[in-house]
Amino acid sequence: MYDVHEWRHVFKLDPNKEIDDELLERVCESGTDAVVVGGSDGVTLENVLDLLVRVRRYPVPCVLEVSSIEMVTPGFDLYFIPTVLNSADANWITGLHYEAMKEYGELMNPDELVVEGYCIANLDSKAAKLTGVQMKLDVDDVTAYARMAGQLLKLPVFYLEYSGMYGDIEAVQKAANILRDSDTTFIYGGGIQTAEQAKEIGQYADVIVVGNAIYEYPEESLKTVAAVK
Ligand SMILES: CC(C)=CCC/C(C)=C/CC/C(C)=C/CC/C(C)=C/CC/C(C)=C/CC/C(C)=C/CC/C(C)=C/COP(=O)(O)OP(=O)(O)O
Ligand SMILES: O=P(O)(O)OC[C@@H](O)CO
Ligand SMILES: [Mg+2]
Repeated sequence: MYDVHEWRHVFKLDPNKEIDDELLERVCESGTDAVVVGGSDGVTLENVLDLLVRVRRYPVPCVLEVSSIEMVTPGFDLYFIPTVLNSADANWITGLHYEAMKEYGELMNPDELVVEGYCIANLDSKAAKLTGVQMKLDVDDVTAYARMAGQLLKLPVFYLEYSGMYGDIEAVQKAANILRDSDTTFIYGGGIQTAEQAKEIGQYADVIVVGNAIYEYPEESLKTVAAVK
């Protein structure tokens, strides 16, 4: 199933982290809707290819979330292209994308690309530091970015990113209300470690992302799939 609008759950694997074959098999066969390969630092073509080849043993859709042009390789089912709506640095909104278009645009298959309007809400995350996100967001700010993604830019995905931290449930709820009648899929990621947390966020977000918990709490993290399906 390659339509993100139909998904409820994804695991995000970090190419810069080790995962053994046994856990990788359990992740890929967990019933999750997709495995996303992505990270904000230490991502190389080599460690991306290593994960791609290993995930490809299983039928689960495999997606590359592009955070640098050097990591892009053919072979994934889909390519997620973040644009950080609340970055203070235009490079992370359209700058790097422009360079990629100029350099590699002719190689692109638009059907494989999904633009994600990111709103980074954890200022301490690596993603915030990398992309120059410095402003603390309140619920109204998150709501405004959700509206921008869903009603103004009409992006396929709004990604509320709390990477490393469990988010503000009121902000999640309000963003979901904004996006309910739009064609924009609401993806939430950040700090989900248990089935209960997955269930709570999953009441509002269309898709939940479980990242670090795979490495830190593998048994609990695998239970997040059933919690939202
Ligand atoms: C198939 C093929 C050969 C295609 C060729 C065509 C092609 C090159 C297509 C791509 C076109 C394109 C537009 C590319 C975009 C280029 C680019 C670099 C865009 C910038 C993307 C961006 C804004 C990245 C910002 C960083 C970000 C938001 C990353 C994602 C978030 C993330 C992974 C957070 C988690 O980080 P993590 O490392 O896990 O953090 P912790 O350690 O704290 O957990
Ligand atoms: O690693 P966690 O905190 O689960 O966050 C998942 C994902 O949103 C990171 O991009
Ligand atoms: Mg991570």
